[in-house]
Amino acid sequence: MSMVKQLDIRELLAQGAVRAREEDCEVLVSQVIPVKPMDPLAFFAYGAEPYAGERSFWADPNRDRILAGLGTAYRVEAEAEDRFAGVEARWRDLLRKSIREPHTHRNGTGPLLMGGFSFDPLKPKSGRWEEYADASMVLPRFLLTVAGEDCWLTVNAVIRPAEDPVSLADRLEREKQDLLSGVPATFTPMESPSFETVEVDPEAWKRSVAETAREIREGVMEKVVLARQLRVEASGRLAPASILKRLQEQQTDCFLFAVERGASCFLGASPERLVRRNGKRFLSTCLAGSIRRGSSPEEDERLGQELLSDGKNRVEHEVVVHMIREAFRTGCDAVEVPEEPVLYKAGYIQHLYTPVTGRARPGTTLLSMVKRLHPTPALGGYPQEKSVEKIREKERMDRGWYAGPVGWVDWRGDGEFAVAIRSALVKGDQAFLFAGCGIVGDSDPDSEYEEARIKFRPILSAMGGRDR
Ligand SMILES: C=C(O[C@@H]1C=C(C(=O)O)C=C[C@H]1O)C(=O)O
Ligand SMILES: [Mg+2]
Repeated sequence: MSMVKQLDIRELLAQGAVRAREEDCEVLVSQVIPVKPMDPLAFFAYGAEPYAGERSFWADPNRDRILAGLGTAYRVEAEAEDRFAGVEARWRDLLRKSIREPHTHRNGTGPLLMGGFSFDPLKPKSGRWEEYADASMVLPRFLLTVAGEDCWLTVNAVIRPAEDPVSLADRLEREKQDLLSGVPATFTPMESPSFETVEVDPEAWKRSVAETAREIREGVMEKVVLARQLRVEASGRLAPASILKRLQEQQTDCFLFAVERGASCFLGASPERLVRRNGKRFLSTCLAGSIRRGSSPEEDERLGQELLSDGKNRVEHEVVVHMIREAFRTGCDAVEVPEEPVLYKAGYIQHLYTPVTGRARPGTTLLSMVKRLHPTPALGGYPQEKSVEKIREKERMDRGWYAGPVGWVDWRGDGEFAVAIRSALVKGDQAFLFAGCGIVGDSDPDSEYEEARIKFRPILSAMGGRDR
């Protein structure tokens, strides 16, 4: 890693080009500059045409850090089963030959990959998800990082041995100036088109819930999460930035994410963290067990208490805590888990919530923890392999990236992945929505159906749908 001070992108690219030629390799060049306050959604929306199909968005639940990526400086994809280690190895390899300016900078700035992973690489891929590889992470050409009042723009390029650094620098300068002067101060969402929802055979889904609950009572496994889908047919184009804007306003305690590939955009507002790494500290959250929100504070409180003391929901939750605790123990020391869950309240639904923390052992990386954890029994089931096989066999659809890990990892190895639930795959005037429920021995098909209906509400409402 070269130590360079106060150089502009031209000089950095010139250095990169020399090194690329000398060592006959690709060299990552990355520069972080402080910029005036910018609205990350305005930035994302502005990129709709110049960076069509190459946009990424991320916000954590506190909105402490918001990332918006445009364009692609480098893409890491993998289809195989060792996709987590594969991405990690290629990322580390690229970072080894890099020139960064400034050399040290704030978390969430500088070179970082944004993207995610499919739920199950062994499920045959349907056409709908063809633009989403089983692992696909992008180093954005331009990354806007917003942390409170502070804003930075990272410009990334990967220069190849034969590449001319001067014309690349000219292009990057031009694009950068265009973004800095062209992105409006705020983003105004487009009016949502009207739409119809189409459901695929609800009775068949309920039957598979009943059948699965019976198998669980017979001891075949402990828990399986079964998902169903809803198709949205709109009267006009569904605009990802406008949907994100409404999710941002309406789903205040959730992660926001968007991953655009080609003509599709996969986006959502997930309440569920898979894992976060900050230095040596790892954090995961167990989120499973659900009940609706009340229409008055009293009713809401009563429902919350009912959830906390409900046997079926406690079983659903405990299976998740057990698995995440064990996964943490294989990669971390000082693993801490509270004895009892608390309530996590989102817009339309409340869940049982237990945080799990630990300290990294040497060699435990963020993606190695993603690999250990995914899928947790909050999305898959328990035991892991058996439940994923059941899902493969019983769900008559391809989950694609639904319920997969989505997030970012930076040059230090810090980052965060959420579980891509409460999400939709948006394609022009169509969207595909997914929602799943943790099935245990006591599950009742009608109540699970109702629970999934509530889980569709945030994303439907952000699309401008009538409140269902
Ligand atoms: C699978 C989903 O949600 C998961 C299932 C839950 C449950 O069954 O109680 C609760 C939270 C999530 O872990 C989804 O929203 O699609
Ligand atoms: Mg449930």
